[in-house]
Amino acid sequence: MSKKNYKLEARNLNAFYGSFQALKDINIAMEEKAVTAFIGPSGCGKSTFLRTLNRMNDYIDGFRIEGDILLDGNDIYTKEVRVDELRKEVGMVFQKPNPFPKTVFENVVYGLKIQGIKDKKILTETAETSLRKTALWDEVKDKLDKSALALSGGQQQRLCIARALAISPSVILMDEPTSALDPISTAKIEELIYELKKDYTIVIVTHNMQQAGRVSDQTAFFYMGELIEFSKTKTMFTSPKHERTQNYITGRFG
Ligand SMILES: Nc1ncnc2c1ncn2[C@@H]1O[C@H](COP(=O)(O)OP(=O)(O)OP(=O)(O)O)[C@@H](O)[C@H]1O
Repeated sequence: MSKKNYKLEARNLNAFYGSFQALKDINIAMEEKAVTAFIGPSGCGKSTFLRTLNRMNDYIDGFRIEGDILLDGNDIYTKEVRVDELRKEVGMVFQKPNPFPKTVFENVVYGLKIQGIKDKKILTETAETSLRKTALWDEVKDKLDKSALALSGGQQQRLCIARALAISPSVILMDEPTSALDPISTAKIEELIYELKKDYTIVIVTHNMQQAGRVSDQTAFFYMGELIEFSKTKTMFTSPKHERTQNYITGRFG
């Protein structure tokens, strides 16, 4: 039993694509209602690890893990766990905004409709609440029946976050959510992450050191499949313990 209740934990986690080992003995515990950033050079395993947290890698042929991932202390890889239920709890936002070719409204309520919810009042209320949470409501309230694809890239990404929030997750995984966005849209998403952590546990993969510094409470530095260092973001950026971390965050490689 851990002394503290962590939201997400990996214990002795190894991950493989066929015979290639992408993650090596990862041990980490992430706090609830905090932002954890994953940083590290390309190919070090950040996305692989992020995707193990809601079993997104299950789709990949030849992928397997050893060890445990715990959500609220419960192993998410046991037979009893229903992956669709898990993904309601652990939502995901991707690098490129990926709204469906449907209206703004239909995008936000998509997950609810999949669950069989048809009550118009519930759908309308959830759409508004979710869009308000992502500070998008005022921008789209008159465009709810217009195609989501007509929104700007930054609006589309906030719509995708609203879509994830509509099904009431407790964790949101974000895989480089701003890498396809301009600086103003990026700033809006960063502000949003700051707001959302009051209610949600957020894990974000980012290549942008300044972003990690701005938005996260804790940072994990990965290198060639290993977790080299995990600490409070301020500590990591001011006094990293390992030389590799120091070299990476100061831009000497990566
Ligand atoms: N579907 C896959 N099949 C085989 N190998 C893969 C697959 N996806 C990733 N890998 C390999 O696993 C390793 C980790 O990849 P991953 O995408 O997790 O790294 P990353 O740190 O997120 O990189 P980036 O910052 O470039 O997105 C890499 O060597 C990559 O080539």
